[in-house]
Amino acid sequence: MAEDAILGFLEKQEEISDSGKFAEEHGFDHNEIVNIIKSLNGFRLVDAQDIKREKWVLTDEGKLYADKGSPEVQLFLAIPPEGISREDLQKKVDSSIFKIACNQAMKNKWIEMGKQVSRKVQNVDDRVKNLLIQVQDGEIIGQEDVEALKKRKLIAPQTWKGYSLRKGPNYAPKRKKAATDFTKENLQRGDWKDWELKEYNFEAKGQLAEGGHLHPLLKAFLHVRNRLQLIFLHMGFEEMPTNNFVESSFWNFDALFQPQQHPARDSHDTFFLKVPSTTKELPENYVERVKHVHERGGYGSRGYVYEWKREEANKNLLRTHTTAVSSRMLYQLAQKPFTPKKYFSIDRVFRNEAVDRTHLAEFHQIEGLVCDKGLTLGDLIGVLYDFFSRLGMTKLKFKPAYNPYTEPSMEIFSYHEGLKKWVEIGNSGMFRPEMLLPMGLPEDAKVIAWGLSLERPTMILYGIDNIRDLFGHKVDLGLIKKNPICRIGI
Ligand SMILES: N[C@@H](Cc1ccccc1)C(=O)O
Repeated sequence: MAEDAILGFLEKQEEISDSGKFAEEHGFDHNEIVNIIKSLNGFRLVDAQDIKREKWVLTDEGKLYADKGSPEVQLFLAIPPEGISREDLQKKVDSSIFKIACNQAMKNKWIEMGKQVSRKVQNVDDRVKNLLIQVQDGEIIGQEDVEALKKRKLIAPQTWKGYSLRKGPNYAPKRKKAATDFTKENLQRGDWKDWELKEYNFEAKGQLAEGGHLHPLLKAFLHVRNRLQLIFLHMGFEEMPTNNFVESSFWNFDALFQPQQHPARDSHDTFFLKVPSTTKELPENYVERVKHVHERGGYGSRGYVYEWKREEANKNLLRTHTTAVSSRMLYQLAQKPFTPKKYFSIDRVFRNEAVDRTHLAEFHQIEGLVCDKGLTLGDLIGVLYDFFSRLGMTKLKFKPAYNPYTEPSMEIFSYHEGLKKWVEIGNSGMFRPEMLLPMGLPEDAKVIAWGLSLERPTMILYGIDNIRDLFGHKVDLGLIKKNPICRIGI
């Protein structure tokens, strides 16, 4: 073993003056010796000093001529004693060396060139080839020859690095392998007492962590979500608890004055649960008031005039909007003496929709609401301007829309400077008295609210045109690792 050979050598001799020669004499590979020396030096078993030597090595062209002969000799040998036409000679010699071969052979006065090429001497010596072989074998050649070969770019200098070695302060003829592991058995046996322990290397770089990358959408999601949370908090909103994906139809639809025959309540649009298929409890008095307002109205409303079914309200589903959480929160608020509130939420919702480039069956909704006495549509528009301008969207347009639970309702559009067009960014409205009054809120309490998806602005901001590239089972996992860090300018 090379390590034992080095330490053994130093036991008898004071110095190894050249690791290159040492390797050669003892039949070791020098690269291997270098690593051992570095380690021995690190543990101070030896004291190593750098040595450098300039040596000449063959270039690729030089290697070729060392093997096949110099171009000028190749050319010379191709000329028959009686001479040859230039054209025919050109056919016999490799075109890549023809020019240099002619130049060198002429310079050496070996040949004569006119239309006809002929030999001027009978024999030639391939000195160049011989010199190259000498260099290859590590022999020393004369300075003039070195210059000539260098000029022809057949050899190049190379710095050779090695070491000279002496005993170091921790020298021992044999290295004890420093222990890195410590087991219960070692402790019990006490064999560790004779051990040398490997020092802790605080400089060592840990292994590169593979995997565990954040998904681009998740990065965007976390980034946008954090920014939105901050915006809402700065505006004095409290976050609603949205940690229940499963909701009853009652809170998702009925409490929001959404009639039971509404198409959104069809299984084509909503995921209903098989197990547990129904909710266990609902506030009975309130349920009665909701049933009444659906069937016969009240509070100045005619209602929908149909037979409201409790079984329909009991059906469990995956919530289709976070407004389900808003309805729970407003109901709770109505059970206490009135206090104005500002609530928000950002979480996942589910819709049984055909999946396409811009739609998935699950996405995230951002929702904000303000509950106070005497609020008007003007307050809603004002809050929307305040909210969206904090996202960098200052140009807004509103279009009348319809929601079963809001009146008036407005779709929100923002002018996108990059796309140079108006894009729909959300939906909003004032919750209907048919929704708020059965809850028990005072008559003059009004609620303004708005909702938007998180995916839509994220896709626009990230320039993503197919949401399935980002979310769901078709995601390319490579994308997760390769995706550059990006920041959203909001
Ligand atoms: N719930 C609505 C958004 C909305 C929230 C609040 C008021 C009006 C509309 C939707 O899913 O699109």
